[in-house]
Amino acid sequence: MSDAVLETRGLSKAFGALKATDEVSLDLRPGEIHALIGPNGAGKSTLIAQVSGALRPDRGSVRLEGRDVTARSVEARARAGLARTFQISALAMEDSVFENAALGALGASGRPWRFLRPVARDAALRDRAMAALERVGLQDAADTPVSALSHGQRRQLEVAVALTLQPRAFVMDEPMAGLGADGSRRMTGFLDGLRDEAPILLVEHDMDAVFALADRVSVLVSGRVIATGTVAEIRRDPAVQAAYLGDSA
Ligand SMILES: Nc1ncnc2c1ncn2[C@@H]1O[C@H](COP(=O)(O)OP(=O)(O)OP(=O)(O)O)[C@@H](O)[C@H]1O
Repeated sequence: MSDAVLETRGLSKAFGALKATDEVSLDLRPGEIHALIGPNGAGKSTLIAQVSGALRPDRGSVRLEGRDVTARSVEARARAGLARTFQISALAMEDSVFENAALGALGASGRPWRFLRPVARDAALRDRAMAALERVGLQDAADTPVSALSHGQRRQLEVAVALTLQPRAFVMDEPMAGLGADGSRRMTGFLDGLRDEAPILLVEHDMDAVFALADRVSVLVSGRVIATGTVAEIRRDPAVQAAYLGDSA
């Protein structure tokens, strides 16, 4: 039996005649960062949407810790330990940093969202939210409204919200987007340490970050995985060079 934490088999999704993902099989192993790269329109977002449960595949399956979750909703997968961070912020801007983290903790508890107020009195949930904020270095900003955070801090908070789920696997959609060089370096350092907590399936356009972080890379072109391997293997793969990275890789 596979020891993969997260596994896709034959995931396929067509939009009309366009095969956005075509028989995609990949796995995420304990302790690793597995980067998914590919040119614009390759199908990365479509694949991530199927993994997280936002989009139903035409064919294929998703397994989390050996359990088939293909028919489960985004929320059910999150409760089962699949934490996704988004390319576009899903934070509640007017709420505080703590309230956003607490909402994540509440979601993980499986209790209805309308019970936010009691969260502040629920020591276990509060501790979980604060621990996640400390983990990303935002504990001093707990009372700050999200709208007052820098872009980089919002990215950190998104990871904290994901952490409150006590995830078994992370799925991250472009965590470096818009961070600038310094922010990217900081986030790279942070993700580097996070892989021990839970493995990360990482969609990222920032190749410096991918090459610095990835234990393995899968290259998606026109909906198909054309190669999976270490950074060194991917860089010298002729098909990858031809299709995506070019001579500069
Ligand atoms: N809802 C949709 N309806 C029709 N076509 C879609 C839909 N979503 C995606 N596509 C098409 O599927 C293909 C894959 O798109 P997708 O967004 O998954 O690629 P991507 O690799 O994430 O691209 P990018 O790097 O630009 O974000 C593209 O040709 C896109 O136009």
